[in-house]
Amino acid sequence: MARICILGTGAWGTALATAFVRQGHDVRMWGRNAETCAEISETHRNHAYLGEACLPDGLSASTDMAGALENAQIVLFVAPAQSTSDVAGLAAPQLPGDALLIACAKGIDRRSGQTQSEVIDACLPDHVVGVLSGPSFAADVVRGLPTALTLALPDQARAQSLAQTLSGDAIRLYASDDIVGVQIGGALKNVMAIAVGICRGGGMGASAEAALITRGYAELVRLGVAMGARAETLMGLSGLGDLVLTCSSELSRNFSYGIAVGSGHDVTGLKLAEGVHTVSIANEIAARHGISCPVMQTADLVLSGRMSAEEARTALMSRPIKAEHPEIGQ
Ligand SMILES: NC(=O)C1=CN([C@@H]2O[C@H](COP(=O)(O)OP(=O)(O)OC[C@H]3O[C@@H](n4cnc5c(N)ncnc54)[C@H](O)[C@@H]3O)[C@@H](O)[C@H]2O)C=CC1
Ligand SMILES: O=C(CO)COP(=O)(O)O
Repeated sequence: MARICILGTGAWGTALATAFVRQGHDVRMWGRNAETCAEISETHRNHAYLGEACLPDGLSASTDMAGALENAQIVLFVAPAQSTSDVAGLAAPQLPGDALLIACAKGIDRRSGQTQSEVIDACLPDHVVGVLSGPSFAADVVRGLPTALTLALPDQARAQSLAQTLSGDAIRLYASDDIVGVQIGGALKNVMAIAVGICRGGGMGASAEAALITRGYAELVRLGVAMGARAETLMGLSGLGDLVLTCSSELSRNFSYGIAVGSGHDVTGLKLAEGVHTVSIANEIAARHGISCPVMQTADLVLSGRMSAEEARTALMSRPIKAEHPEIGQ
C-alpha cells in the first residue's frame, strides 16, 4: 500500500484518486475549492466534473495542503498545466523530503516553455520527478473501465517497480525512463485533436480526418524528437495511443472544442481544453528548432482569430505536394 497525495480535485485528479483507493492505497486529495472538497468527502460525488459517478467511501478531499501532504510517499500534480507552478509553490513548504513527485497534466507551460516535469523540478529541485500520461478518460477510469498508461521516472527499474505497485483493474501502467517523450506526446496530441475537431466540425469526412491525424502525428514526432524525446516513446501509449483516443472520441474536451470552433459554435464556457493554452508556445518551440509544423500553426492561427476555420480547412488540404517522408524521399 502506498500513501498517495493528489493535488487537484477536477475530473482527472478525482478519477486517479478513485482508482487508487479501490486498489487499497491510502489516498488524500487537496483542492482549492472547499465546496468540491466537501462534496467528495461527504456525498462521494464530484458533480461538476464527473456527473453522477459514485466515488469510493474512503475518498476524502481537503483544502488543507499540509494535512493532505502529511507522510505522502507519492504526490501527483493534477491541476491544469498552466497552474502546475502555482500548485508546486503552494506544496513546497509542506512536502515530505523524500516524496516522489509525478506530473499528470498535459501541456507545456506557456510562460517558460517548460514541460510539466521541468516546471515541478524548477520549484522543487530536491525531489525525483516523474510523469504519468497516456490514453485515459477520467469518465472511463472512474467507472472502473480498463486503461493503459505510461509511468516514466528517471530510473527505469524504479519506474518498473512503481508501475507494479500502482497498477490495478482500471489502470495498467507501463514503465519508461523517457520523461520528455511521455509528456510531449500528451501535450501535443491535445493541439492535434483541436485541429482534427475543426476538420470534423466542417464536415470534411473521415478520410480527411485520417490524413490530418497522420500528418499531425508526423509533426508531433518531429518536434518531440527535437525536444529530446525518443521516437519509440511517441509510438507508444502516451503518443500515438493518446492521439488516437483524443482525435476519435467526443468525450475529449480538446476534440469537442475543435468541433465547436469548426462548426462556428460559441466556445465560451466549454470545459478545459489544454491544447488551446499549449498551441502558441508549442509553435514557438518548433520555430526555435526549425521544425515545420503546419497543422499546429494552422490551429494556432484559428484559435487566435487570425484565420477562419473554413480557410484553415482549405489551407491544410492544399499543402504543396512533396515526399511523404522528406528525410527518405529527398
Ligand atoms: N480529464 C481527463 O480525462 C484527463 C485529464 N488529464 C489532464 O489532467 C489535467 C487536469 O485535467 P482535469 O482534472 O480533467 O481538469 P478539470 O477542469 O476537470 O479540473 C481542474 C481542477 O484543477 C483546479 N484548478 C484550476 N486552476 C487551479 C489552480 N491555479 N490551483 C489549483 N487548482 C486549480 C480546478 O478547480 C479543478 O478542480 C489536464 O492537464 C488534463 O489534460 C490527463 C488525463 C485524462
Ligand atoms: O487526455 C485525455 C485522454 O487521454 C483527455 O482528453 P481531453 O483533455 O481532450 O478531454
